[in-house]
Amino acid sequence: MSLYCGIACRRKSFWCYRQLSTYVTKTRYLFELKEDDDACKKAQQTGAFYLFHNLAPLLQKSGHQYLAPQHSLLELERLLGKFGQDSQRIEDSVLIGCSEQQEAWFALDLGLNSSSSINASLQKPEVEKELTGSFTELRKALYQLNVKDASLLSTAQALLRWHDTHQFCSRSGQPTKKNMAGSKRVCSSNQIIYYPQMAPVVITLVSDGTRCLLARQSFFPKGMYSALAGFCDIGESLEETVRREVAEEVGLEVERLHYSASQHWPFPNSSLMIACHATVKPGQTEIRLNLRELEAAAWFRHDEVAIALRRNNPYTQQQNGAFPFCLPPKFAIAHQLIKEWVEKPIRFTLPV
Ligand SMILES: NC(=O)C1=CN([C@@H]2O[C@H](COP(=O)(O)OP(=O)(O)OC[C@H]3O[C@@H](n4cnc5c(N)ncnc54)[C@H](OP(=O)(O)O)[C@@H]3O)[C@@H](O)[C@H]2O)C=CC1
Ligand SMILES: [Mg+2]
Repeated sequence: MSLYCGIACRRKSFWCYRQLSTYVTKTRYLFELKEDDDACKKAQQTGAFYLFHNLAPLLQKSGHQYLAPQHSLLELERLLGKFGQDSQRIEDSVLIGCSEQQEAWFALDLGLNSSSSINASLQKPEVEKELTGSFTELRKALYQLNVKDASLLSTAQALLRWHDTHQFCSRSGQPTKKNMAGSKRVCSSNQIIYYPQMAPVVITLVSDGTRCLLARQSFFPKGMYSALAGFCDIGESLEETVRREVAEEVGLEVERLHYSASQHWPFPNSSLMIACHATVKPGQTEIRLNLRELEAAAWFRHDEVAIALRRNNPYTQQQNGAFPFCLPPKFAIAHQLIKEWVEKPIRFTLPV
């Protein structure tokens, strides 16, 4: 990492990158690509593209892992040409990041209807054959990707989905047009700007001092339990959402809470998961389950949770037909929250 000089000078519309840290340089470069359509188009020339089909990323299997292949602009133009498509479609791509060497990364969906090109979407099997990969549901593939690809593809899917569902202005009903990077859409008739949105969700690991409370919804893999999660209602603070969700779902009142970490989560739309630890009042631990929200909830001892964290093959049926108690996969913030509880005592700071 180079020295940070503290002088962020602007030359014309460009930042002077000399002597800034790699991170700052990268961040300023991405900022410029979002602001300047010409710079973004230029970045596509040397950039790398991740391909999707109806929001499923193109992946290649390598042993037990999935790899997300990148394609150059030239390869993409060749592919589109081969399937009788014009390269105008590339304007649907969205900027999702860049390397430390400032190679910009884009995502493009070949299956969704294009807003830039009149051509029909590309047929999945033909494209898969041509690219020697398969368009795989992200939810299924997420845990067999490395952390960098999982995070990049989650961002890409969320952004592609947002553009697909925000093609018209909710005020005028007229089409909206994306900027080159895909960081916003503008209504052609009234210039209203729409920015991609995330819904805030709190995820709380409730503890009574020695045990933690985990719950499951009916659609979870069999045997899997997780921390309590819930969308923030409009007007609520984080603390109010934690208090309401725990009361709604398991009928308990939390006493103190401690912020842990956050994570972007692309399913089912796009959420900002805000993870917290909380405690209940001593002696007030009787669960009153809300069956409209949860299938089951229970208190788990420290040693039970520690064993489940170490389990190598979760979600697999045992010989007696039962599914072992297991926890969300490593990439999910719920897993990190539970791991944190197992590994170190939590400092509780904020009264709710
Ligand atoms: N990354 C992680 O580790 C984890 C992530 N999660 C994520 O957290 C999210 C919330 O958890 P969940 O327990 O389901 O939430 P809630 O307990 O809030 O219940 C979900 C219900 O709330 C309603 N709802 C209210 N606001 C919204 C909104 N903005 N978007 C969608 N539905 C809303 C919906 O009801 P209706 O359908 O009746 O309208 C929905 O079915 C989920 O999307 C889940 O994927 C959960 C656990 C772990
Ligand atoms: Mg919930």
